[in-house]
Parts: sequence; structure tokens; C-alpha cells
Amino acid sequence: MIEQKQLEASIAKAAADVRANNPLAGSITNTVTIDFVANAQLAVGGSAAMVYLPDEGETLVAAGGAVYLNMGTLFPIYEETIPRTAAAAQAAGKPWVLDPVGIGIGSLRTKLLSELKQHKPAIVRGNASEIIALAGLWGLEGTADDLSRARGVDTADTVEAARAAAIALARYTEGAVVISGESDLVTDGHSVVISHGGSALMGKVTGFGCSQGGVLAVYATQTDPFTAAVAAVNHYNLAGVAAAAAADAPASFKVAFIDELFRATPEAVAGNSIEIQEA
Ligand SMILES: Nc1ncnc2c1ncn2[C@@H]1O[C@H](COP(=O)(O)OP(=O)(O)O)[C@@H](O)[C@H]1O
Ligand SMILES: Cc1ncsc1CCOP(=O)(O)O
Ligand SMILES: [Mg+2]
Repeated sequence: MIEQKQLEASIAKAAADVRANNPLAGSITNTVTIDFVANAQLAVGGSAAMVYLPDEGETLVAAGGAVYLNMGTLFPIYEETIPRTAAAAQAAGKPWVLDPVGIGIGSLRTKLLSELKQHKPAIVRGNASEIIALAGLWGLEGTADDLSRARGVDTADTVEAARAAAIALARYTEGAVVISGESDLVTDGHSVVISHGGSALMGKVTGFGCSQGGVLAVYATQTDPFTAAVAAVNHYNLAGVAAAAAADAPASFKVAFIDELFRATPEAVAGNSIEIQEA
């Protein structure tokens, strides 16, 4: 199990490095929340670029330190763009982050998510229902293939109910998995970190999950997937608490949240309340 002081030091360094290096993490992401993803990436210190076409995805892999693939709103061209971009990242040894938004909706999404198994994302991020459904679709041990639980893009399960699925995914990818929710769970298949904070208002604005995925990719440019995952999730939880002190309704909360992502210091990100458990 990872030691807390050592993890905090690695998180503080990752947050400081993101600020110092302004790293690019390109995205192929949905059209609902694309603006929020880019602005969150910039607010934490990263750089954003959003594309749709296959050769552009490959170009962003080459140009950046990581790439973010979010399945939220699919177009026919994505049948080419998404696997080619994931394959390019894997071939280049660059981390890529998968958000299986809306898993269970439509045949193209199921086909693409099945194909992506072979390219092993460095970080998988989803809400509890998405993580359970992905582990089942990938046929991982102890999980059930049941896409019928999918109901849209919001969760119908608790974070704890998805714990075993997240651990199975992390052991398969040898990367990190994030389950978002009231408290977020991060695992590398050996340790589990529960990160506290945030606000219920984060569930009342679309894009908090997607933008967390973009920020995970920014952090993944600077450190290993597990440290990157805890750092990004901590950064989100810290900013969520601070934004809730400044705003009490969804639209103003979103604005305050982007400001608080920007204001958060590396030390505060590292000091966000976490619990470390055995997987
Ligand atoms: N009730 C809550 N309390 C605190 N934070 C929350 C709550 N609901 C969601 N969040 C936060 O909102 C972000 C998005 O999570 P979630 O709503 O689970 O994702 P998605 O939008 O993919 O369903 C995460 O940072 C998560 O910690
Ligand atoms: C509403 C919606 N529909 C397709 S993608 C999307 C955005 C989902 O964003 P998030 O999961 O971050 O709230
Ligand atoms: Mg989501």
C-alpha cells in the first residue's frame, strides 16, 4: 500500500509541474461539454486542443504528452478517429485517458469501447455505472456483461458498488481507474484512495465528469497514472468545496469552480482529505 506522505509529495510536485510546464493534452470529446473540458484544462495549468478527424487525433498524440478520449457524442468519423488515436498513443508510449460516457447507448459506442480494450488506457474515468458496465463489457474476472443497466450519462450506482469493477479494470490495464461520485475512488489495483470534498452542485451541471477526464489527461503528462489520478481528483474536490462557499446555484457554481481550479496551490491540492486502503 502506498504511503500517504510520499503520495502527497508526489501530488504537490505533479501540480507544480503542470503549472510550470503548461502541458498539452489533446481531446476527442463530446460536443455538449467541450468548452468546459478545455477551460478546466487551462485553469489547472495545462493546454487544450479539441479535434474530430483521424489524422488530427494522431497529430495531437505526437504533439502532446497525453490524450483524452471521451465517448459522449459519437459521429460516424469516430469509428476511425477513436481507435487510430488510441493505437497511436499506445505505440508512442503516451498515456491516454478513457471516459466511457453513455456506455450502453447504441451499437457504435459498444463496438468502439470493446475495441479500445486492447489499447489499455493509462486512466479510465467514469461514474459508478459506467465503470461497472465497462468492466463487464471487457469480460473482466468477477464482473457481469450487462449493458442494460445504462440509463443515459448519469450514474444509477454508488461508488462502493463499482469498487470491484474498478480494481479489475486497473489490474487489466496496469494503470489507474477513477470512479467519480460524492467521494471519488482511485485505484491502481493494489491501493485504493478515497478522495473527499467537492459539492452536490457538481452533479447539477453537465460536464463535471468530462472536464475531470480532461484534467486527468493534463496530470498524466507529468507523472505516473495513479499519482496523476489522485492529484486531478483532489484538485477537483478542493475546487468544488471552495466554489460551494462562493456560489449556491448551478450556473454561478460552474464559474466559481473554474476560478477555484485556477487558484488552487500545489500544496492545497496535495493536502486535500484522502483515505488510503488496500485494494
Ligand atoms: N454529491 C457529490 N458530492 C461531491 N462531489 C460530487 C458529487 N457528485 C459529483 N461530484 C463530483 O463531480 C465530479 C463529476 O462526477 P460525476 O457526477 O460522478 O461524473 P459524471 O458527470 O461523469 O456522472 C467529480 O469531481 C465528483 O467528485
Ligand atoms: C449530457 C450528455 N450527453 C451526451 S455527452 C453528455 C455530457 C455528459 O457530461 P458529464 O458526464 O461530465 O456530466
Ligand atoms: Mg460522465
